Amino acid sequence: RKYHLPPGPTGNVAGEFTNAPMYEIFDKWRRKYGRIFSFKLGTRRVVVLNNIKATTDLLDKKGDIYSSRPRLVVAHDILSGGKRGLSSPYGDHWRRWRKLQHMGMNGKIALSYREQQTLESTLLLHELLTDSSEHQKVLQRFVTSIVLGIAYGRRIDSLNDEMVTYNYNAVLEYQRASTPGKYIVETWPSLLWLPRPLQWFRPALAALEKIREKDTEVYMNFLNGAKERYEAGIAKDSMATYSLSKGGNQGMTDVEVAYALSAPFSAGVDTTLSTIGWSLVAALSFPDTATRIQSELDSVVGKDRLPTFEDERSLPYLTAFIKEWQLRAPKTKRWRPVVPLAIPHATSKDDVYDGYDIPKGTTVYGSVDALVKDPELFEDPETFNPSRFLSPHKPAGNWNGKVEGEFTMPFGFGRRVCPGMHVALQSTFISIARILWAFDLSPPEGGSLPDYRKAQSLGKTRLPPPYQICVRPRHAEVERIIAAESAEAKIRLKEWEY
Ligand code: HEM
Repeated sequence: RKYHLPPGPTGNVAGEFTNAPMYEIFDKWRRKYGRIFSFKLGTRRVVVLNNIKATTDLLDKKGDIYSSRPRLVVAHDILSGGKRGLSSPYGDHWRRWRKLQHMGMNGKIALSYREQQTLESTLLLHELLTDSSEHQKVLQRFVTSIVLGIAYGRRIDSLNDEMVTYNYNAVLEYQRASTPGKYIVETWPSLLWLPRPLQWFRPALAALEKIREKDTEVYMNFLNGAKERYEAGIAKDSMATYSLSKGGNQGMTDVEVAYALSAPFSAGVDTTLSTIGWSLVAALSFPDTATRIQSELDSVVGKDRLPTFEDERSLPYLTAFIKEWQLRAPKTKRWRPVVPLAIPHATSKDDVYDGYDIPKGTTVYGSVDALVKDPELFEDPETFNPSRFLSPHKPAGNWNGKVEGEFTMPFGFGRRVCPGMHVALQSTFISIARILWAFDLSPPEGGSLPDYRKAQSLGKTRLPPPYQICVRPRHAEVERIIAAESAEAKIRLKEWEY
């Protein structure tokens, strides 16, 4: 059948993606083809949505059609035995997995993680004060300890902990296995129907099957560790304890649950780390911005205590800045949503939109990068203007739709929207509020400001450019308060240690 597809580049475009990040190529095509374009990548059809209307019409309102994922033969089917929900097709397995993610991280449950986030952020200040040249590791430990707390009710003291090193390695293997063009069966999955002895590509896949066996064993150990604590009645609430409560496993097998508990780490570490990192880069580069936030903090919080979550409502500038920082860079005309193209969806049925065919099995990107520049959503999108978030965000232009929850687009779309959104925003708020309350930030002596053009890509995440940071306590009380509070935090955090 001949389809009438959205316009777009034709021919073999795969080569384009070897020289520049995908979001830059998409941006070039967006300027040429507009709000919706399509192209072919090998045997796959790809459609890219570039404005709020198209993403809402399709990814949100037609969630029954647009909530699957493109098939990942090697990383998902073979390396993960089909068990990672992030890349699961729309269907029963994903639904059960997603219920558990929601149960463990929804807006209400997220409030229960504030205690650990608060305590860990106190240690974060202490560690920064001790050695700010290690800020990258310090932030990474903070973010990692929180996602492991959410998944298993267990904190970590060091990045050398096996729970960290193993999970990082698993994420890397998954990313390697998803590298386009690396495995022939990715392009031609039907080769897997050949009798085994004829599958000349098998040895490479057998190595991945070995890794899968090891992953399963290690993830089961992590689940069993949480189970022992749960049965002894000493577990902190976490996704693991919810899964162990009556009916909490949603009918999944233990191995499926064990894989589900690995999702917060895989999806939550680099993304949150990068969001906090970008905020620090912005504070370093635009000290006047930081100063304005600091005066708000001083008038709301004062000087004798650290900011807490209870202050959030009284800190409209800070919260607006955090939102705007996720999207735009001041003065540089650069944009930086941390997951610029979200994670691609796929259609599970044929559809028609605005006269264009979108066949079943099409990969569909909602481009966060393009939405940030969408004049129907943001008035004057090129200007860094936190004030746009000071009152509930009203979309600009003639766009009459509703932007749910005011600000979710950096977290993706529809039924697949990031389930970790609430905990991620909490980690970002408490760390930035406390860092800016406690310290003036500057590059170290002789060091230079970060170069915005050097954003780095890691998988689907856009990391800030490398930066160095020097922290200076803002007043005489800072060191005393951090010392006293971190001594207490260390004791209270023992409840998460095992
Ligand atoms: C600022 C930090 C974060 C950003 C910007 C972010 C962004 C995203 C995006 C864009 C998606 C894809 C949504 C889609 O398919 O349309 C996603 C999915 C996901 N995120 Fe996040 N995320 C963040 C933090 C977290 C955290 C902290 C967790 C867990 C603790 C998490 C867990 C997940 C999971 C499990 C999915 C897969 C959902 C599914 O396929 O159904 N994320 N995230």
